[in-house]
Amino acid sequence: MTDSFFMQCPTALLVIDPYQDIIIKANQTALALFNLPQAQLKQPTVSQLFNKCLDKLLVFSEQALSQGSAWCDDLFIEVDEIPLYLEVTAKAFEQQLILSCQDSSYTFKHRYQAEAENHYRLGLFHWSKNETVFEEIERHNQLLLSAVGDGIYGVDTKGCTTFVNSAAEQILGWKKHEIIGQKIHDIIHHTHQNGHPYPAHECPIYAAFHDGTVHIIEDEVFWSKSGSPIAVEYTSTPVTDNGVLIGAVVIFRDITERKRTQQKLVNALQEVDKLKSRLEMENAYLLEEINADFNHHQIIGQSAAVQRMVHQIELVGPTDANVLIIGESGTGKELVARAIHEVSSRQGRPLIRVNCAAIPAELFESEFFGHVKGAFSGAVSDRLGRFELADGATIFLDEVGEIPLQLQGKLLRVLQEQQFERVGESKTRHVDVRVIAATNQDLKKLVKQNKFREDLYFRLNVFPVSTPALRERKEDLPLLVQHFISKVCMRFNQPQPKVSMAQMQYLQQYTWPGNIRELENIIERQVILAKSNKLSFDFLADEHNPTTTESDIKQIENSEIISASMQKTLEKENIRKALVATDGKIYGSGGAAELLDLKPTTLASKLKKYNIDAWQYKPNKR
Ligand SMILES: Nc1ncnc2c1ncn2[C@@H]1O[C@H](COP(=O)(O)OP(=O)(O)OP(=O)(O)O)[C@@H](O)[C@H]1O
Repeated sequence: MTDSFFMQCPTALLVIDPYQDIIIKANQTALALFNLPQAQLKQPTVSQLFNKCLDKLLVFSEQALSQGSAWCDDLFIEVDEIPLYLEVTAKAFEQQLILSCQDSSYTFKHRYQAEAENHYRLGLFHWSKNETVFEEIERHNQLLLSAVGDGIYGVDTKGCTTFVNSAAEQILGWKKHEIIGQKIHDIIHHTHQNGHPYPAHECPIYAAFHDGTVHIIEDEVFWSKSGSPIAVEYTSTPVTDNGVLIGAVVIFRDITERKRTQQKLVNALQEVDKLKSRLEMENAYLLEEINADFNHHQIIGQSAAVQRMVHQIELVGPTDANVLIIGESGTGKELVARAIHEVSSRQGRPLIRVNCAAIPAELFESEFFGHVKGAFSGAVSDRLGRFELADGATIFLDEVGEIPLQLQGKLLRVLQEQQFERVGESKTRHVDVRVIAATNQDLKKLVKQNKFREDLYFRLNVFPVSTPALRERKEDLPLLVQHFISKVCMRFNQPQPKVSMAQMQYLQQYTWPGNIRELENIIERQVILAKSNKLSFDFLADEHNPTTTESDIKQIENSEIISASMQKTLEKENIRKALVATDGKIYGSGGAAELLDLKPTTLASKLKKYNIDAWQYKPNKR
C-alpha cells in the first residue's frame, strides 16, 4: 500500500544512496521526469544523472545528511541535451536520501499562473467594486440632475446636445431623444424675443466653449417645442478635459413668473405714482379750497325763490345730468354747484372747480386736458388736466361763457364722448366726468353773437338752475345776516353783535347789486368796525340811494323797493314813532336813542337834521 502510494505520488521521488552513488528507487513521476527506464534503475548512477552539477549535488547531499533535510533549486539534469532545472527537497533516512524533485519551470509556470490568476481574481474584484462605485456615482448624479429644478443640458464643441435633465425637458417641452445629438441652438435659441434671428455665432452658450469663459445671461428667451417663448436666465460654463475644451454645460431657469411679477410690480408702482401725483394735485386743490373758505355748503333762505332752487338741486343732484347754473355774480352759483355735487353719487370725490375767467386763452387747452412734457415751451413735465383730475367726479366750469370759441368744440367732445387728448399727445383718454357749468352772462345772446357754440349751449343747458338776486328775496335777509354774523364771529372768536330792527331796515332798503357776496363782505367789515355790541348799516342809505323829496308814508309802506328819499322819510317817521313811544325821552334807559339803537348824540343830530322837536312829544306837551 505504501509502495503503491510512493509509486503513484504526483511528485517525482527518488531514493538514493549517496555513499554508493546509486538510485535505489524512483516512482512513476520521477521515471517520467528523468526519462528513465524502470528496468535500468541502477544505471545511471546518481552522479551520472546530475553530472552537469555534481559539485552542487555533493554539497546538497552533505547538507541533507548532516541536517536531516535540505532544499535547493539549482540542481539540473540534461534531458535530450536540454537542461531541466529542479527544485529538490531531500530528507535523510538511514544513510539514504529521499529526493522529492519538481521541474522548476513547471513550478515557476504554475506559480506565475497562480499569481496571475490571483491578480486576475483580485483585479476582477476591484474592478467590479469600482464599477459599482461608478454606477452609484452615476445614479446619484442622475438623481441630482433630475431633482434640480433648473434645466441643465450639455453641449459638445459642435454645439450638439450631449445630455438633458428632466427639468430641461419639462421647461422646453422637448424630449431627451429629440434633442440629444442635435444642434441645440437651432432648436431652442434660434430667434430673439423681438422676432429677430439669433445667429449661432452670437450665441453666448456656444461662446463658452470657444473662449473658455463662463457666460451669464439674465434675460433672454428659449423657444419651447410648442413655439412659444420662455423667458430664461442662464449660465453657460465651459467644460475641459485635461485642459482641452470639450463643450459647455448650460444651467437655465424659467423666469416667466418672476418677470410677470416684476411687470405687475412695475405697473403697480406706475399706478401708485399716478395716484400719488393725482392725490397731490387733489390735495393741493383741496387746500386751495379750504384756504378760500369754500367748505361750507349751506344754502340759507326760506323765500319761495330759494325753496324752488333747493327743490331743483334735489331733483337733478342724484342724476348724472349736466347742469347750467345761471345767476348774477355773488348769488351763490358755486354754492349751488357744490350742493348738487354733494347730493350726487360722486360726492366721495372732490368737486373740481375751473374758473374759466381766470385762465389765459393760450393755456385753456392745457388747463382742461393736460399736456405732455415738451408740448410747448414751459411744459417741463407731464401734467394732468382738470378733466382727468375730475375723472369719476364732477367738474365745475365757472364763468363758462369765457371759454374761447376754438376750445368749445373740444369741450363739446368731452361732454358727448367723454374723450380727449392731452396737448402734445395723440393718445385718446377716456374719463367719466359730470359737468356743472355756471354763468352770469346771457349765453343765448352770446350764441346769437357767434361767441358761444349753440350745440355746446344745448349740451350744457340740459337742466338750468337759476340763482335769484338778493333784491328779489329780501325776506331772506334776516336769516342771511344772522348766518354771516355767526360765521364771522366764530372766525374771529368774538361775541355776536346784534342788529336792531332799524339797522335791518337799512339792509332791507338797499338794492344789493353785489348780491350775497356783498352782504357777506359788508357784515364782515361792520363786525370788525363795530365799537359796541351793535352793528350799524346806516351808511348804506347814503351810499347808493339818490335824493328824493319826501313822499307819502303809505306809499313807502306799500313799496317793495325803498329809495334813499323814501328811506329818509321812513327814518323820520321811525324817529317820530320812537319819540311817541318814549314820551319824547331821548337819553338813557327806555329812551328813543336806545329804542332806535342809535347813540343819543346821533339821534340828536338826526332830530336836528329832520327838524324834529322832541319836546313836542312830552306828555304834558301833547
Ligand atoms: N343762499 C346762500 N346761503 C348762504 N351763503 C350764500 C348763499 N348764496 C351765496 N352765499 C355765499 O355768498 C358768497 C358768494 O357765493 P358764490 O361764490 O357761490 O356766488 P357766485 O354766484 O358763484 O358768484 P360769482 O358769479 O361771482 O362766482 C359765498 O361766500 C357763498 O357762500
